[in-house]
Amino acid sequence: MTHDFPPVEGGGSLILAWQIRNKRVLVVGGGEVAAGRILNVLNADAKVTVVSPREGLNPEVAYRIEQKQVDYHDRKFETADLDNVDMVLTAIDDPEASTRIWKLCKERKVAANIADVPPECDFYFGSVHRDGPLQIMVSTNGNGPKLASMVRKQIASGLPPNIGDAVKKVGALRKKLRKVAPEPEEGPKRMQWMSKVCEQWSLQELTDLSDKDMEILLGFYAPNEIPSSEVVRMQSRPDWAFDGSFGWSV
Ligand SMILES: C[C@@]1(CC(=O)O)C2=NC(=C\c3[nH]c(c(CCC(=O)O)c3CC(=O)O)Cc3[nH]c(c(CC(=O)O)c3CCC(=O)O)/C=C3\N/C(=C\2)[C@@H](CCC(=O)O)[C@]3(C)CC(=O)O)/[C@H]1CCC(=O)O
Ligand SMILES: NC(=O)c1ccc[n+]([C@@H]2O[C@H](COP(=O)([O-])OP(=O)(O)OC[C@H]3O[C@@H](n4cnc5c(N)ncnc54)[C@H](O)[C@@H]3O)[C@@H](O)[C@H]2O)c1
Repeated sequence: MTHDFPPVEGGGSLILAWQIRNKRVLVVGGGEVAAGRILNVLNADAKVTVVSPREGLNPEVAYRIEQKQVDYHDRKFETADLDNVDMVLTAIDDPEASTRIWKLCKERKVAANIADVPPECDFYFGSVHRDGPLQIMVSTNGNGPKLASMVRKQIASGLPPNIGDAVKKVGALRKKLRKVAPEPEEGPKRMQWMSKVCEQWSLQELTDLSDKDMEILLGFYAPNEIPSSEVVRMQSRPDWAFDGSFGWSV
């Protein structure tokens, strides 16, 4: 039987957006690598505990402790540190301790990343570009971390400068749309209308959406129409200087 389903291409990672907000992450170690890990999980709103002797602390880690951005224990790792944690990240210069912590994590079924020991990682970090709600992660699956960083920079340099703001506005519009049309049976219409707005409006037009513009735009949801941004602005800002180029697109 012939078909054109995508072929399976094993050997990759499952790239997900882990919702670690308000969950507890244990970071063992306080060097440069730990500093990067800490920032990654703080950016995802996790609650972070750092365990590391004070004398080995990197200035950035010391700063986060001093600012109370993380909880801190001035000592080496102890088994009880694993109580009630959702994720463990180690970045220590002691391979034996690393492997011991990894084994304890596996006994307890806690997800862990052991820096420097890829086989002892439930997940790898990747090179991440961030612009507001937009995150782009590049992984080379352990082949070349430096290359991951270079690819990430190249991708970022080709992005429109306002893409993060456009994503933010679309997020706000989708939230309002769900209030206008909350019923589950509206799902297909809601999704189709939202997709068309994203396709037919430019990133700049999306970025420029005000709350009032969104209200007017949402008025076109019931009749299932996609007005041009000029039409919306004419209604929401009557004093707006119109350049004469408006039109309808449905
Ligand atoms: C992406 C990034 C994210 C982050 O760490 O946040 C990250 N490493 C970064 C940088 C980096 N790391 C290293 C160098 C030196 C140059 C080089 O080796 O290339 C540079 C370059 C630099 O510092 O610029 C050394 C290194 N890394 C690993 C080992 C162990 C090994 O390979 O055995 C060794 C020692 C090798 C040795 O001893 O020779 C292992 C891992 N590093 C990963 C992620 C995971 C795979 C990601 C992937 O394959 O895509 C994985 C498997 C596990 C993990 O760490 O989760 C971050 C870039 C952030 C950014 O700048 O955007
Ligand atoms: N992305 C990566 O995977 C990557 C990149 C570069 C380096 N590394 C490796 O990651 C590890 C950490 O790198 P670094 O530059 O941050 O090292 P570092 O030497 O600057 O820091 C190690 C830290 O671990 C602390 N520490 C040591 N034993 C401890 C224990 N038992 N409990 C708690 N804290 C302990 C030290 O006090 C220090 O703060 C090294 O093994 C390094 O080779 C990994």
